[in-house]
Amino acid sequence: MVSTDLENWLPPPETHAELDWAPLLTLDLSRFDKPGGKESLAAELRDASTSWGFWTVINSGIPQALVDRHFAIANMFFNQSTDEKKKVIADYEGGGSHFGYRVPRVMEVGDEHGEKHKMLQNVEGLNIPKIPSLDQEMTEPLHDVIKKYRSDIAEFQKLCYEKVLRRLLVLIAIILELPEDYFVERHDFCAPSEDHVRMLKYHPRSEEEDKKMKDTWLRGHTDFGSLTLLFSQPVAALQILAPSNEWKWVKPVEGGITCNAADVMSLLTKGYIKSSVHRVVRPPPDQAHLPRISLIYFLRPGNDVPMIPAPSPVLLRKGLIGKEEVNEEEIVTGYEYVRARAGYFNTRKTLKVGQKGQAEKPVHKVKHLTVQDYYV
Ligand SMILES: O=C(O)CCC(=O)C(=O)O
Ligand SMILES: [Fe+2]
Repeated sequence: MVSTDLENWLPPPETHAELDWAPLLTLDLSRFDKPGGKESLAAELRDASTSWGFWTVINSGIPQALVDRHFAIANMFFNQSTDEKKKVIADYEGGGSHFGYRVPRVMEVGDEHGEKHKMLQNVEGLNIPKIPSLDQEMTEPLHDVIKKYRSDIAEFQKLCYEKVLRRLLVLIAIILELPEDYFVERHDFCAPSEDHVRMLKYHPRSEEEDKKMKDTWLRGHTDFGSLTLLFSQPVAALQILAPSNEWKWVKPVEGGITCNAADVMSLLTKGYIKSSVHRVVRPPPDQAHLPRISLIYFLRPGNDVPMIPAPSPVLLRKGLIGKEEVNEEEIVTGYEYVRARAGYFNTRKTLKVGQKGQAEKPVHKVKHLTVQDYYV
């Protein structure tokens, strides 16, 4: 059921700037169900997922009108008063829910002269939990406007899973010579997990302000879950740290989805599938005055899924896994891992942006697992 009283969201024009674009693979998912389609797509995805960790998907089968509605819902949500938005807040400090409004926080940057600049982030966010069934009572509180569009959001989430994520999980299993449903079973759409849709709105800043913050809108990081879908929109600002250690821009692809592998997928494959560092920076001059809305689906492992590497013949041949015994008491679950990682990342009082080429890599522990945070 599609609700109709939503103001249209008009995407701004694309940039004319010639930027150093990342040469990302384009994966045509309309081939998935054709004879030999999965196998040939998996062969294409192997290099992209193990070197860049980023690729683009086209022809997913998710209706563009439904995607556009979600940009419109995001726009409508962020246009509300701060009081309204703060009615449901993502709680990273306490043990509460990570879903709700993400209030901008203070960022701190040191310049070349050792001077520190503090500034409020120019991004606000909303995390909307997975809605696997409309019949089911939700345990998580929702903002009124989100409740209103709940059926659209549920339909969108299900399509993100069915049309894109489930297929990517099959392709990654094929790459690893595992049974095709190996990762699908560990990411059951109907089972409890920390999956969510995230909407972000970045507000343009003056050139001077941006300069103080080294043009950083969102510091370099890896995502915490398994796979991330970033629905393409025209304002260029997302950058990936390339295998060559250089920042490359992600080119918007009309109707496309930029996908990336995240930390859990890397953990389950002992680093074979790459969770790449990415960041958001001030857009090129012809777009720097525009607000930027992001629409993202974060796929996370089922809450009870053990965070242990997959018994893949590929990983075995590469010497990435051996025949090590697993100590049951030491096993970290998907929920424990993702919660610890997200909590740690989101409760920093300040977000430091390091000098060029100098990344800080703090490490923390979840039971026996060493978890690498990353910021640059
Ligand atoms: O806004 C974007 O394009 C990327 C946001 C992002 O990387 C994140 O929320 O993890
Ligand atoms: Fe991210």
